[in-house]
Amino acid sequence: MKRILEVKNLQVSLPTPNGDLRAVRGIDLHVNKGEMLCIVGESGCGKSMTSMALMGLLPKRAEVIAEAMYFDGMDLLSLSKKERNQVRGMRMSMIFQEPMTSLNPSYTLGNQLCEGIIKHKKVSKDEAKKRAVYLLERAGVPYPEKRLDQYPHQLSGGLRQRVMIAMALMCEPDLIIADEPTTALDVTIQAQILRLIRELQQEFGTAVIFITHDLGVVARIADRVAVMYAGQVVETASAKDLFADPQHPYTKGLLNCIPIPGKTLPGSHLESIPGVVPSLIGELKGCAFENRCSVSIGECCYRSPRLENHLGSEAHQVRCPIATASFQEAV
Ligand SMILES: Nc1ncnc2c1ncn2[C@@H]1O[C@H](COP(=O)(O)OP(=O)(O)OP(=O)(O)O)[C@@H](O)[C@H]1O
Repeated sequence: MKRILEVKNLQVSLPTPNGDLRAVRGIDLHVNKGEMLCIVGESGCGKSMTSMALMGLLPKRAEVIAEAMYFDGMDLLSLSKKERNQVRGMRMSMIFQEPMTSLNPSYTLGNQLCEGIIKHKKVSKDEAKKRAVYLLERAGVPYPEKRLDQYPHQLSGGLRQRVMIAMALMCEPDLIIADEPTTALDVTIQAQILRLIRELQQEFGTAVIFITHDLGVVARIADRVAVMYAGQVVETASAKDLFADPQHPYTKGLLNCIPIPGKTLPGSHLESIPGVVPSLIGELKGCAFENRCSVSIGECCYRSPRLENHLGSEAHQVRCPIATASFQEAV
């Protein structure tokens, strides 16, 4: 399958008064054309920093290093600022958690929807409006033509997120990064927006990196999953394999935190993972999950595990030698 994005050893650090905060610590990721990759992990594990680095949207004080960052064969690291802006405007787009932070309250929705496509694709105002109306309709916004003259505050949160989805699709991007796009919405609207993103992703063949802390969401929409912990990917697999055969103790812990239809009895308590994510300032010695892990052994304190193929398959990788070893013993 052709890859739209390929990232090797991505690292992001930010200076803080207490030292450098190493938010992303050597991530390898790829996204195939048209697929939905979910990045999942607890708050603070570096999901947003990863997405902002991929979009080239981190503040100047952040240091971003990578061995490779290819987008459709193009080396993003070697692009000028102008070229990077063009790629971001035309071929990659982003949907944020809270649409009000990315919509400008003083411009009409029509202006904001059409601005990018007029600038980057040089289409006429009328064509841009036509596409905006079409996409608003596809995104389930009622009275799409009327919306063009409205301002963001005139819409509900759910409708604003639908507008953001339409906006993300305006330039027919190859990749959309959606960072917790449903977290700020109530549960019924969340389900509708998830379904919408999945439908449009499949209809338009757009690759999506969907960032979430919720494995329940992952189960509904992902083709592949990367589980992040403390700035690293600890397990990556197809959604089917990850749910059927999770390997990393952290993934297993996350799975125990969600109700599974048919397995979780009504009234029973869901588990939680004890402890907290370690501080990301400076070096982390050994396995970052060691202090919360129920299967750790002495050497986990000082040996940093690598992401290894599970059962020889590149499609399922795990950063835990114990998980792999215990499996080998079992067979
Ligand atoms: N502007 C900033 N300055 C300093 N540290 C930051 C900044 N933004 C995030 N961080 C820190 O970087 C680390 C990674 O944060 P990030 O937002 O990427 O995590 P996340 O997994 O997306 O969490 P969440 O789900 O809560 O958004 C955290 O320790 C966070 O406190």
